[in-house]
Amino acid sequence: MAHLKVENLGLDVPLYVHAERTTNSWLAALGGAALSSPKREFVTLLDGVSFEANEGDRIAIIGRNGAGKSTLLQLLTGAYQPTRGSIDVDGTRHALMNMSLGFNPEATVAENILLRGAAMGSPLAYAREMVRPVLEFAELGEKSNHRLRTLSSGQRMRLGFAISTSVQHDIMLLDEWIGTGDAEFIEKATTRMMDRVGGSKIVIMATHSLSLIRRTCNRAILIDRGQLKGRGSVDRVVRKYKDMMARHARHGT
Ligand SMILES: Nc1ncnc2c1ncn2[C@@H]1O[C@H](COP(=O)(O)OP(=O)(O)OP(=O)(O)O)[C@@H](O)[C@H]1O
Repeated sequence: MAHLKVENLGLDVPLYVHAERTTNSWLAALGGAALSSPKREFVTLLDGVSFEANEGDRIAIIGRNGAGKSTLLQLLTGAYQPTRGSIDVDGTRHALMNMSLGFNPEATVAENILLRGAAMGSPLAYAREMVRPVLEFAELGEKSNHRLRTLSSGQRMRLGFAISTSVQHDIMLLDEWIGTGDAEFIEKATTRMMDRVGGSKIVIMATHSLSLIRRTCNRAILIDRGQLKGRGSVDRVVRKYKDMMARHARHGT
């Protein structure tokens, strides 16, 4: 049974802040930028977040820009270690975020598929089997032996998407992903993504698309300034989010 439980999760990170420069001369400003040393402070990006996901759950993480949604997903993937609290996971998890990161520009397209396959934990024989279907999905068959750096940014995104979605996992963690490639590819990518969502036991997604959330999710959590502000049914949490946005608009915050 896939299961995920997050208790009292918190993350503080060091932040290097430069003193405000008071000079009006660009030369002095440049000198200041080169010579002044930044001060280290700690900022709390997330605090006291608790929730649970059971098999079948599709949970949306909702919140304004900078609320802490991606930070929470990064903690859930294990990319960041929490400062406080705990994450208990049963099941294999896979993150679909930053899909075009982690390529080696000097290696060929096919070699990059093998490298990413290995990085995703696939045995070499399985990674080899990934090459052809990934090339086909990304429509990059004729570029197989070209160096990755010769691909356009859209082609790189298509490749990243095709690799990242080539394996089905129990728990899928999804950050805002729409916008991969051109219109035709987006349609194909959406179909594959929905397949992956359907095949996952638990899905947790951060997105600003309320229509996607309504179509896909059964529950939601609301994050603001790194704190949990609501959780429950999609309708209830979306209403809370809209009320919060209206309040912020009224008070100009
Ligand atoms: N490594 C870091 N060091 C310092 N601050 C960070 C770091 N990573 C993120 N932040 C800050 O933490 C806050 C939350 O960022 P996060 O990316 O989680 O927001 P988000 O809810 O996903 O926003 P968006 O909807 O804009 O994608 C932001 O204010 C961001 O500037």
